[in-house]
Amino acid sequence: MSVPADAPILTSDAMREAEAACAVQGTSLSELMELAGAAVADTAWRMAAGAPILILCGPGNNGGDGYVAARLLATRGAAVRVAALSEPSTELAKAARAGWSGPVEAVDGRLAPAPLIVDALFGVGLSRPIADDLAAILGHFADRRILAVDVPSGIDSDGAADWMPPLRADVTLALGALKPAHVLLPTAPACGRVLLAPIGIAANKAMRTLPRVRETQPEATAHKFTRGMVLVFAGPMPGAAGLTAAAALRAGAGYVVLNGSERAPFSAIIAESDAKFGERLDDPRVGAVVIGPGFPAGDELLFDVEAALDSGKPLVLDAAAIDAALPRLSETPRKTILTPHEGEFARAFPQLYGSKIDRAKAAAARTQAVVVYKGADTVIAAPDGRLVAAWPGSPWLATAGTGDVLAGACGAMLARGGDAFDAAVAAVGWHIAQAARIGPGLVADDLIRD
Ligand SMILES: NC(=O)C1=CN([C@@H]2O[C@H](COP(=O)(O)OP(=O)(O)OC[C@H]3O[C@@H](n4cnc5c(N)ncnc54)[C@H](OP(=O)(O)O)[C@@H]3O)[C@@H](O)[C@H]2O)[C@H](O)CC1
Ligand SMILES: [K+]
Repeated sequence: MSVPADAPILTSDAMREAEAACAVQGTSLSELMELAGAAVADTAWRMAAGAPILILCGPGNNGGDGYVAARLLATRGAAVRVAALSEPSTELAKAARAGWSGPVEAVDGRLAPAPLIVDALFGVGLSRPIADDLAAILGHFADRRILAVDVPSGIDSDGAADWMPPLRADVTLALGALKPAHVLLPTAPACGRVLLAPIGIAANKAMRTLPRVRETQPEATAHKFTRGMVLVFAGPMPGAAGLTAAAALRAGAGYVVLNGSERAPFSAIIAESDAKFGERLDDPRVGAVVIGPGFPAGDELLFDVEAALDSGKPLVLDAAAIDAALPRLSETPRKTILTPHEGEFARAFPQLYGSKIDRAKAAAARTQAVVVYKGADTVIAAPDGRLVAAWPGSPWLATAGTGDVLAGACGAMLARGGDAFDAAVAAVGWHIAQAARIGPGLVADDLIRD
């Protein structure tokens, strides 16, 4: 499972707008379909490696892409067959169907499979789950290599409904842009390896996949305070805040203070068990404050969160600190990153609906904070509508303490100055890259060790 880095993600509505803009600029929809069909044909050609191909075509333009690909594959000499659910229903698909001169079989229980199945039944136009009888027929092809055109047929491309496709794809060829379903659970794993065919659409990149992580070297003139000073507030479970502080240091902060704890995992961390948090907040060198790791849910840290908010410092709020800060967050916009996991998000924003992307964007707009909505399909949303989806992340991160590490990395990136959204994206990228480096058997402590 993989997706291209830094690739645009568009909802079905945004996709139609992008198509319309193309038409205005002189590229007709039939030209777009020809480009889409050619990209499908190329990918199928490579996947089939000379073996026979069966293309399943639906009634709409997803099916149209399938007919175009069939024509181009036949011209290249591929052994290609076409089967259709019904007659095409759009003008574009009718024209594409007319260009295919071979036979069209029916999609029914008698349809013989082929080593490679191209799924061009439904794309972004699917409006309801696939009927059970069609799902049963498609189920017979599940052991073949599957290339899905745009999305595996049967999924809601916007990722709001959790319909699963009868055929899981080995490869999904996204057309023009990725769609939310390619990067959100539960559908993302059913897309297999996602490739992107640009087909000439000028896709807005406000929503995109995680960019490649770039190693940034400190400036030649750097000293510890210019690299950013992070203040971590330790709760009743100081081990968690210790991980946070160590992660801040490992992710590049020049100086880290762990307030409220006697012990820190690295001797370079200043652990202050007796110093007052409020006084430390007044330290002008503090570039970011992390609060929340190691606090159970409850009111216990309300007073300290209030003090952190009053300080006007850039903040990373995790776990219980999110609930404590919520009523005041949008009052005075400041650089703030919230890092809720699924349960914490549901507790803080129970009224939001739609896909995980929709909900993260709404939470960011409501709080005027950057929201890192954690999970295997982490999404990072900014109040201004920017969004990065971090699928597929690393499954090794599904273990205790990794959230505390991420909060520390967010603190380090935020303390450098600059944009809070960019800081959160860099922190998530760092977290995933560390996990990829360690791999099997990862425990959270490994993320902060050399
Ligand atoms: N993005 C681009 O620039 C291009 C994309 N292209 C391809 O076009 C599809 C989207 O095509 P569209 O025609 O809008 O929709 P679909 O082909 O996905 O499907 C619509 C038809 O399917 C019927 N439908 C919907 N749900 C079901 C269902 N559960 N069971 C049966 N039939 C269903 C729907 O009928 P209605 O009854 O809902 O009216 C339509 O007949 C995109 O994904 C790309 O593959 C083009 O190549 C151009 C460039
Ligand atoms: K499809």
